[in-house]
Amino acid sequence: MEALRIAVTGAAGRMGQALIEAITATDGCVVAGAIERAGHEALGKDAGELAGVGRLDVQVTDQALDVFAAVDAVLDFTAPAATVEFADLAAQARIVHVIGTTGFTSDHEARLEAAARHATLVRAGNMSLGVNLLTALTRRVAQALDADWDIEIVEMHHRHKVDAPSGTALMLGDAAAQGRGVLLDDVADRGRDGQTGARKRGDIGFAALRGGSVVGEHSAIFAAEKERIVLSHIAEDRSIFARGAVKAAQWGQGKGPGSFSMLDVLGLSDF
Ligand SMILES: NC(=O)C1=CN([C@@H]2O[C@H](COP(=O)(O)OP(=O)(O)OC[C@H]3O[C@@H](n4cnc5c(N)ncnc54)[C@H](OP(=O)(O)O)[C@@H]3O)[C@@H](O)[C@H]2O)C=CC1
Ligand SMILES: O=C(O)C1=N[C@H](C(=O)O)C[C@H](O)C1
Repeated sequence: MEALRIAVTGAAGRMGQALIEAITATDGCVVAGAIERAGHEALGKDAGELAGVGRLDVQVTDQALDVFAAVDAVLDFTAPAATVEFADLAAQARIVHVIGTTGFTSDHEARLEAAARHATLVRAGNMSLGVNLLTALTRRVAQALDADWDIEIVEMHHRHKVDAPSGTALMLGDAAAQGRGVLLDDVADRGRDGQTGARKRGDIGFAALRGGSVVGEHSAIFAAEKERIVLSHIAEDRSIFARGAVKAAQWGQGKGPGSFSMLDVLGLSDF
């Protein structure tokens, strides 16, 4: 059987390098393209050498469409404005576009939905098995408890992260809202400062901490009178996200156009 040809956007980034390493370590998958933006200092370098896995004879390029036309899937952990452009190109090339990027606005979301008419999009704010299981658990716990239990989502990440709350925190908040049968947009409290007044019953609160080199830590806290349930996940290494992304690329082959999540990939949709 022919190897699955996978391209990586943002190849020089923290996740880009982890993705190149994960593809190289997966039987039946090869790195077939590496993309960075025009003018980037990594252009022309070997993608394998950049990621520390040895020479792969794949040069980093800014010619995304040429690369997309020659691969089966693209793994994209970049920035929202870049990802919506890549989704349009993935739609033209009719390939699998695995999106780990976070921080989308509703306009971005609409563009991604449009691209999913022709590309196979697999999107998740967190591609690790552990967090996706935690999401399913959070929904079930929220379903079992009433609004006497206040829900707070707390996350911590490294000092370079540019969006807040994290994509994972929003996944957990959305799962909790689903469990309660409400819309997250109607109950989210995303920033407290100053004279906030007492907590509103039924709100789902978010708090984002930033510092050092923390890969990613998330807790969904259910707090009632005299007791608390804390569901937590700690990411120790970016390889957990990268492995999930490679799995999504494999899963997406032959699925046809549409918008899918890691819960679909991991078979957790009905959990
Ligand atoms: N879903 C998940 O499981 C995970 C998601 N993430 C998300 O992935 C994203 C990236 O995170 P991280 O790797 O830490 O960030 P980095 O900043 O380390 O990497 C992002 C890379 O994308 C590049 N890039 C930006 N715009 C473009 C463009 N137009 N064309 C090509 N490349 C581009 C950046 O280049 P430049 O340096 O020039 O800007 C950089 O190399 C974030 O949104 C983060 O939240 C992260 C981990 C897990
Ligand atoms: O930017 C990161 O680093 C991460 N981003 C994702 C998020 O926004 O939740 C996933 C992970 O927590 C790391």
